[in-house]
Amino acid sequence: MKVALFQMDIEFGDPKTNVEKMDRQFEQLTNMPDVVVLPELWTTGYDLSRLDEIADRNADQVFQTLSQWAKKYQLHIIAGSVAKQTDAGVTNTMLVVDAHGNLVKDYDKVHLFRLMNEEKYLLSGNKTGTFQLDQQPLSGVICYDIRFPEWTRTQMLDGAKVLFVVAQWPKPRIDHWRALLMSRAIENQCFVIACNRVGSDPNNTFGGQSIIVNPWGEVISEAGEEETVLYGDIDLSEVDDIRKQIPVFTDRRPSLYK
Ligand SMILES: NC(=O)CCC(=O)C(=O)O
Repeated sequence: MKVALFQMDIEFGDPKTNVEKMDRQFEQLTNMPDVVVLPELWTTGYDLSRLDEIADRNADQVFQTLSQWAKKYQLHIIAGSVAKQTDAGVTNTMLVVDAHGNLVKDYDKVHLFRLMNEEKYLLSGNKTGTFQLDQQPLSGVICYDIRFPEWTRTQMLDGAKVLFVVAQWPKPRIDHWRALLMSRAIENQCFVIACNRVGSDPNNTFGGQSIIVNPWGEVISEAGEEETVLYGDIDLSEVDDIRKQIPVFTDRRPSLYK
């Protein structure tokens, strides 16, 4: 599975500009990947107080655009997340679109991040992030979700071999980002493919360092703090090999855990 992560800056509160920019990113792709990964809230940024104006109703418009890109470039898109306006309120929602342009998954961020006021403006989700692409069991979570190992483990117990992470993770805590992602890969013996943004908004500077980690905890590729496309090629059979070598899933003692 060849993957490409679009580590990019995001224009604060300006979906039109961000969609145009993303269009250029797709046009400039080389080495055509099977899967492209985008960052968290890439259409709006964290302009949460204006979500009533700028969140996409049912994410319909952005889905149509993603579907066209997926078909045009014949690739699957883990479409970061977008602010999705529903009758109940706004969710921070990951969309997964397959190469035929179909919506395969929508996952609403489960753990809202108070340091960035998410709980004041967003509704939290209550469904897991597991899905399939090309018959492969995969899963996705959003940013702060990676601080909850029990949540990623829940998805791995459903059989996922890859954890996709989409984020707007600030630079002052970038060491946590890297350590948490490495830990999620090692403890779950899965690939972790994590796309962060770069640049700044009025409240935060973001750290980049998008990363691809294998199920042994080795870094396959890693970005710096600049806009870039991070490429990687992963072999999912490595997951089965490592899970056989150290049978963590067989050796679990869930009756002892809280
Ligand atoms: N967008 C987010 O969820 C940020 C999470 C974060 O910064 C953290 O430290 O956790």
